[in-house]
Amino acid sequence: MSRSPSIPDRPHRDIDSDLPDDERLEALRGHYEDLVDVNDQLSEQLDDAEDRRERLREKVDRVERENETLKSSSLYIATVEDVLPDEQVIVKQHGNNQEVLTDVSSRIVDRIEPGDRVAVNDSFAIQTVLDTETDARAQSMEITEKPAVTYADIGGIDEQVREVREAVEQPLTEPEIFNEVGIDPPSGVLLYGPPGTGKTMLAKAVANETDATFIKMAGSELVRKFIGEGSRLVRDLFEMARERQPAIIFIDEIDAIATRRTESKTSGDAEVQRTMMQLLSEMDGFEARGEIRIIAATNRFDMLDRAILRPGRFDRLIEVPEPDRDGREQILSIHTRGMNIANGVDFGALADDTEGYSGAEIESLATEAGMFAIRNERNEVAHQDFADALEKIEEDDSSDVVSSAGYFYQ
Ligand SMILES: Nc1ncnc2c1ncn2[C@@H]1O[C@H](COP(=O)(O)OP(=O)(O)OP(=O)(O)O)[C@@H](O)[C@H]1O
Repeated sequence: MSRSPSIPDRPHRDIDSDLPDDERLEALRGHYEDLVDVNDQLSEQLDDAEDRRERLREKVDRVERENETLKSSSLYIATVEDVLPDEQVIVKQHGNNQEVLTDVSSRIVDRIEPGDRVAVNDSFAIQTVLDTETDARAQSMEITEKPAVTYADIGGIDEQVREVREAVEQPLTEPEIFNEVGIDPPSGVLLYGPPGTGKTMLAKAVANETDATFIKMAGSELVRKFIGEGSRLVRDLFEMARERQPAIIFIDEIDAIATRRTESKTSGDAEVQRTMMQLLSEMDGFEARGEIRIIAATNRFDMLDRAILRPGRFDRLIEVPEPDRDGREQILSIHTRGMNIANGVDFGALADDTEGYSGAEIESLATEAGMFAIRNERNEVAHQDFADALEKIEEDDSSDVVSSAGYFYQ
């Protein structure tokens, strides 16, 4: 915080009236110069104070405007269609596609152009221009033409791989089988289980196998601040999939938008609810035998709203558990495939020692073992490196238990 400058002392001189005229004149001149000096200092301080006041006034104005925006109830998202003369614009509200002609303040009019996304209040007055950072569409989807993951990269969950292939891959590669038998394939597949067990890998591997575009969105991305934005993102997601089909839509952390309804009726909850309804209606609307498959994943199966599990929605549930001993051994060999492993590394023993480890944790174990080899200036990774890595991981995690305790997936 800047301190106020100190006020100069008032100049003071005792001038003896008995002094000869020329000396008195000299003394008065000196006093006059002191006064001019102090006067200059005071005017400078006054100028500074005025500047500061101006800046503070601007700040207060800004804060008041922001406060006003926050106080006015929820904001809606709209796109600017046209900017007209006389500070008027046409905006189209997301959600209902209503087009409105609205006045806009001069503060905002210079900052907008057609195509911009804006937040409007109940009376359609533009409150904020959403910058590209707020423009979630660009950043919230991860799109991969053909992910590099294959089924051979996934260990310990063969049964789950088989189920996913049947529920997602076959409808894409052999749709005629479903036509012949006369049944619809599952609409959506829900993978549930603790973190780091290969759910995302499974979805990517199907996309790889079927030459489908992989489009991932995290449920947390769909929980948006502005009304209409979450449902718009859901629409964008399906639109993107239609443009790029065949496509696999993967919604991670689906629990973020599909948690069981609570008693509270805040506008935030209502918005999450709307986003979920949009997802369900998109799912209801798409062709079950078409070229778009949808997979969702969660670590919190217990919290899910059962509405999303009804037939025609996520009607194939696949649990992806932590790997068992053989699974851990398989995952270890997968993640050490590219490593220079010394003779004598006992994967069986390591699998015994890693009870409760997820696939992701086994992957870190292999990397950590490699780090020990480098630290010891070897280019071969020995069993002792794995043992040291295990010890380090156990130490690091001693406060934060490695097992899935605390994750409720059933
Ligand atoms: N079964 C597995 N086989 C081989 N590697 C695995 C397996 N499970 C996890 N991994 C490794 O862990 C990483 C993370 O796995 P993935 O992202 O698929 O987990 P997830 O189940 O989707 O986790 P989350 O629930 O946290 O999103 C993978 O990139 C892979 O290297």
